[in-house]
Amino acid sequence: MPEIEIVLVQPLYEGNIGFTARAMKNFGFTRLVLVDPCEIGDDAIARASHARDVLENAERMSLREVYDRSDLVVATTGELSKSVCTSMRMPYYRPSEIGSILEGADGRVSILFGRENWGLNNEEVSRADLICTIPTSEIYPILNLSHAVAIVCSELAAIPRGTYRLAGKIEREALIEHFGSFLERIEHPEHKRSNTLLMMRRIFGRTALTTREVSTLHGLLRRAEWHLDHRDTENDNI
Ligand SMILES: C[S@@+](CC[C@H](N)C(=O)[O-])C[C@H]1O[C@@H](n2cnc3c(N)ncnc32)[C@H](O)[C@@H]1O
Repeated sequence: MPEIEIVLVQPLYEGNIGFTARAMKNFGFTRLVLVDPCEIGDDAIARASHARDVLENAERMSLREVYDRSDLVVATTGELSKSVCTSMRMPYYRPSEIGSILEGADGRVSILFGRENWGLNNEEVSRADLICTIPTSEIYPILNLSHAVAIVCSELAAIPRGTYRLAGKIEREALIEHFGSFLERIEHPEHKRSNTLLMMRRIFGRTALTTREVSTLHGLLRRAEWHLDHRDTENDNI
């Protein structure tokens, strides 16, 4: 199973932080990360109940640090924010589908939950590799923060142990760079390159690439490059 951490982005109410810790522990998760949280006091401790340890061991860091150290970032968002996904042309997945994507993978996965008043902003969502939305009733689609955490944790609790190491951010970026130089090499229209690379970045994010797959793709690109070089040399000799 990948190392899954629950990240609360600027939570406003300590009670929700406590309930989140409790819900996490109910499903066997203990890594809680807090990004710029409200003050945490007795209310959070009371609501965490027997998950006080999760609360006390919570790490505090910036969202940037979360993105930097994670192999895969999942942003959660409610029904109202689906329009954001549509405008960014990013598909969204149910928690069970996220579970299937992560099946057999190993690595650090961060699941982001947004602020109680306005969730995650567009930039925070678009930087994530995957977007997760919990199917809810149209008459009131937005869940309480800790309830959303509980549902996601319940779906992810059962995924089998990982055997395939997820490619980390640095490895995926190196692959994107390789594709970038390849696009140049094959004279892919310059004005289309950044959009093509953005599309690839999103595909690579949502397929949860493994390190092995990354090295295979590098290998294929190198082979194609070799053939292009070879063809150029042959043409020079004609
Ligand atoms: C109270 S909600 C924020 C409400 C905000 N107006 C919005 O539309 O996202 C707090 C957080 O709970 C999570 N959440 C709430 N409902 C959700 C749903 N149906 N699917 C996925 N996450 C949900 C999201 O992380 C959200 O940022």
